[in-house]
Amino acid sequence: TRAQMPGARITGFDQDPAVRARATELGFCDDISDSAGAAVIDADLVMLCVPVGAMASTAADIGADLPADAVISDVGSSKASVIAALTEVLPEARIIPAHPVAGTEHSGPDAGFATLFQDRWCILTPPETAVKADIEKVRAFWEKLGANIEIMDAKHHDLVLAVTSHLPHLIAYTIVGTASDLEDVTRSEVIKYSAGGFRDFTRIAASDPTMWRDVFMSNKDAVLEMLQRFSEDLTALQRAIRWDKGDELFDLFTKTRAIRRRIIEEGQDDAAPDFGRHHE
Ligand SMILES: NC(=O)c1ccc[n+]([C@@H]2O[C@H](COP(=O)([O-])OP(=O)(O)OC[C@H]3O[C@@H](n4cnc5c(N)ncnc54)[C@H](O)[C@@H]3O)[C@@H](O)[C@H]2O)c1
Ligand SMILES: O=C(O)C(=O)C[C@]1(C(=O)O)C=C[C@@H](O)C=C1
Repeated sequence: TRAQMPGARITGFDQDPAVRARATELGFCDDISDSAGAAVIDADLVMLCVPVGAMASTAADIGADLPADAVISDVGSSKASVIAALTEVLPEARIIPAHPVAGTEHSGPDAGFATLFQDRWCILTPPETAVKADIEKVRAFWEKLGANIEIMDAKHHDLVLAVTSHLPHLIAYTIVGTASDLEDVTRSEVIKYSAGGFRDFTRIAASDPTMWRDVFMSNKDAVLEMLQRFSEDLTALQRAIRWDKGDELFDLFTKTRAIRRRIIEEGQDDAAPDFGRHHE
């Protein structure tokens, strides 16, 4: 934020003193406050960057000090439950939720980098009552960081992200969990012979446990809906293997390869995993 918005005055707060100290060392903010309330006292724009399950308590912590004309936004990975929580705790606030669809399996102050949001989507899910000027304020913030903006209904966001982000994480957590449940001798072989495919899953499965617990708890309905469809498709694949229907597998794999090619062509290939790998 500092590089792209040199004129902005940035005040930060985190409940963890070690995070505050590291953010100070890295020069992220002009000031780091020692309470959430003090951090927002004369803010134009407040960004809540905590696990989605902590949005309500964080909003409560700033409620008394939030200026009436401040816009309050967040970066949570699910949106309907965050809107509900923020609206309940801060009924008078000008709430414009956002989700920058960019990140890595790393978290904490050292995981950030200046180009993280460059050419990535940032989805805004303003409530129906939102004022246009407030939406534009949040849009301008993310555009300065290089993001492309999409405006979406929160429920729709949650359904789309359930399949593009949340389910892939659940699958990665499962497969790495299954491998680690195998008996000891096999487990050491899993690590020793870990080939590309499994390795890619372990990157995703190394993501922050608190963040992802909260994502699944908060986006329960959409995730369960997508999981149901996924289980049916998996069962169909199981049948194809059992009954030697190689052509069915071939047809599906041909379709999925085309999807990957489209993602690359449209420039949505992920810079983030490379960032992760450099740091392995
Ligand atoms: N990491 C990603 O890839 C990614 C991408 C897009 C959005 N998000 C969302 O951004 C938010 C922050 O994720 P992050 O990756 O920056 O995590 P992070 O761990 O780097 O930062 C979260 C901070 O919240 C603080 N925190 C944790 N529990 C808290 C609580 N109960 N009350 C108050 N503060 C608490 C922690 O001290 C931590 O410093 C989450 O809502 C996540 O869903 C993450
Ligand atoms: O690439 C990764 O490591 C990510 O998990 C990033 C990712 C994603 O699923 O694409 C994770 C959660 C977010 O809310 C946004 C981005």
